[in-house]
Amino acid sequence: MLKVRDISFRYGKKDVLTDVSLDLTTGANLFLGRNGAGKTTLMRVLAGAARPHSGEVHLNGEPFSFTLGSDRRILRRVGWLPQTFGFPPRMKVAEFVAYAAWLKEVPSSLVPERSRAVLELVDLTEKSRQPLNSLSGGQLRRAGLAAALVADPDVLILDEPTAGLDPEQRDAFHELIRQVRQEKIVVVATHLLEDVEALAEHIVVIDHGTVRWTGSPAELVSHGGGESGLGGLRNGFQTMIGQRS
Ligand SMILES: Nc1ncnc2c1ncn2[C@@H]1O[C@H](COP(=O)(O)OP(=O)(O)OP(=O)(O)O)[C@@H](O)[C@H]1O
Repeated sequence: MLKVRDISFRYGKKDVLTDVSLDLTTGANLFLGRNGAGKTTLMRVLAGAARPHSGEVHLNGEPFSFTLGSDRRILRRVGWLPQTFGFPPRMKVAEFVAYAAWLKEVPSSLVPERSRAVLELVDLTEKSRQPLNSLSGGQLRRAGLAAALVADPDVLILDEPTAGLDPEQRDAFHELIRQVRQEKIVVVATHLLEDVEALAEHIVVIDHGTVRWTGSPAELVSHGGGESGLGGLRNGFQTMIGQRS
């Protein structure tokens, strides 16, 4: 269980997250919100990349430490695929994944097998000796997913993982996420209702830096005024952010 308690965060004087509290469990947890709602900022907090001004996060009872130089072992249990990530362009796919394993302090004897397994999972085995800058956008995203998974994290954080992908690549990504959500706390930020329909087990509606609503897809649809499917999800979401009565 990932427990988030009273997290607040601001950039300068601008409040971006205000008293966010959540319990996230095994399965796919979708953060749904408009542009600028605060999804990425909350994910950066959960990945240990941004230090909140107040509040706490616990994974299975152990508190996160956000202070650099302190014991951040617990954060190795978190894998993160940001919206965009930097990489040395000539680095080969397998080297990139092995480097991520090294950063997460995976014992070196386990790195070849773990790297092989995650590259197989994301279907990049044949590209493992290719430089990263030779990959398509979807392949690069899959390499990032392999890097996020190589230390076998308990929590997997994916920030808009399907943005910019064509429908076929999006379907492939959904399938991958469906595989890993069975045993991990998977957190996916999106504003695409297609992602919600394909993946969501738990939905967290975020607006103006606060949690507006949490529940299942069926519950969100039930707030959608009778429509089913994507239309029901859209109407339910609009109700939750006050755009529809
Ligand atoms: N580095 C920064 N400095 C100042 N303000 C920022 C910074 N990063 C984000 N913000 C602001 O914080 C707010 C929340 O941004 P955030 O990226 O967390 O939202 P989001 O829900 O992920 O949006 P999107 O769907 O567009 O990615 C926005 O108003 C944004 O302009």
